[in-house]
Amino acid sequence: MANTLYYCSDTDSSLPSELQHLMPLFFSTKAGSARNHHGQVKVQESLISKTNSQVQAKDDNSPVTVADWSVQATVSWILSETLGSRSVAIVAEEDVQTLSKPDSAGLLEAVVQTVNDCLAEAPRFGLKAPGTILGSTEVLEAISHCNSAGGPSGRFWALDPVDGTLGFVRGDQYAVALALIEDGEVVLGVLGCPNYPMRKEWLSYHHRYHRIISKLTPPTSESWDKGCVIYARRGSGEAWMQPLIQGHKKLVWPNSATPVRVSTVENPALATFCEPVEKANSSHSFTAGLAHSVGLRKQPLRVYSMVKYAAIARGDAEVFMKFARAGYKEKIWDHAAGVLIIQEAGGVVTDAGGCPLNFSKGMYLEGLDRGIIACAGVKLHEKIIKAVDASWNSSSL
Ligand SMILES: Nc1ncnc2c1ncn2[C@@H]1O[C@H](COP(=O)(O)OS(=O)(=O)O)[C@@H](OP(=O)(O)O)[C@H]1O
Ligand SMILES: [Mg+2]
Ligand SMILES: [Mg+2]
Ligand SMILES: [Mg+2]
Repeated sequence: MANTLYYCSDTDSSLPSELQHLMPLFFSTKAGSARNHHGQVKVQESLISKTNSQVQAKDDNSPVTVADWSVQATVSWILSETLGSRSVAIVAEEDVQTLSKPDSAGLLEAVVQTVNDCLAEAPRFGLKAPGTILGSTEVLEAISHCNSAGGPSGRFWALDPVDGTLGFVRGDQYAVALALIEDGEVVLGVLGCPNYPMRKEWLSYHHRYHRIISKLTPPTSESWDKGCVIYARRGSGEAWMQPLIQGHKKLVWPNSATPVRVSTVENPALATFCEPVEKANSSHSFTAGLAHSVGLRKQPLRVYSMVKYAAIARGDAEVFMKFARAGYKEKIWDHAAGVLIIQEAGGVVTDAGGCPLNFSKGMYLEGLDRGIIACAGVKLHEKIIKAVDASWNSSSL
């Protein structure tokens, strides 16, 4: 994650100056002493190689890991240190309930260790490391500081420390997502995608991704084979991508961020649509029907996490659709950063009724009409919105 805030150089006018100082944050979650591995990457590898004792189930049965809490603590600590804890409001996914239980001592210890390992790297990215090692109280405080309720006025951050936790524990795609929301509007979006492959064809290797990538690319490789940070500022009309910096390379300013742009493909027959991997998170049968009626001919690209938003912004896919089961309320941290990045990269994101997503109603996307549709261009978007209306009544959603 350490690599995510880094891409903004002094010459990058797309960010306010106070935020430029924060960019190294996303590049600085390198944990431990393992070379050539970022912190989350290291945690991901250790989770895959061990029994899953450090993967916990939440009340809704979704997974949470050392990485989710560690990233939340690290981002919260750095935002507070940099901007002042009293002026920083954060809405984030994780809480400290499980971690604070007496029988979670081992888990908490692992989180504290990971956070300290990450923060020790902060000076490499131009950020201040803690004067002394953080203890469990300070780490728990950093996590629980993320207690903003969001809402229509003022400024707050929306953080998903690990989006696609299921992908993360399966050695697959995941993202770290941070957005800044001002008076209900997303003004800054950052997506750290540590496993985003340099070659877009590899995006579809889900489940087998980890094995394939590690076979094809030796872990000591200093070249960019996977991982990027994508970011955008509202109104700039630009979105940027910075490859993750591998290994202990000296960091160079200005950085090597390059602009990304959505695909120009307008013909549905040539377009790729992506959707969640899990049927439980989005109806695959409804989107299959939609795809057929719109003329999308390619197999769906099923990818974990907000990497789907990154894929649209980079032009690696043209459509993203998510139709959760009735009654599920989408959370703002699952979408804010990705929506802004696609819009600034030239794309369109709305609910299935064609309305913009509303980030001003607290932690949920209240009033969302049926589902989310993100497209590279208006023509594809219009076709899909029309097709949703035509198919909806005959669906059982
Ligand atoms: N039932 C249900 N329906 C819809 N969405 C749900 C549901 N349960 C969880 N979530 C949220 O989905 C986030 C993961 O979305 P993905 O698009 O990555 O889904 S998938 O893992 O590819 O299937 C996931 O984000 P993370 O928890 O950060 O991984 C959840 O916030
Ligand atoms: Mg999420
Ligand atoms: Mg998450
Ligand atoms: Mg989760």
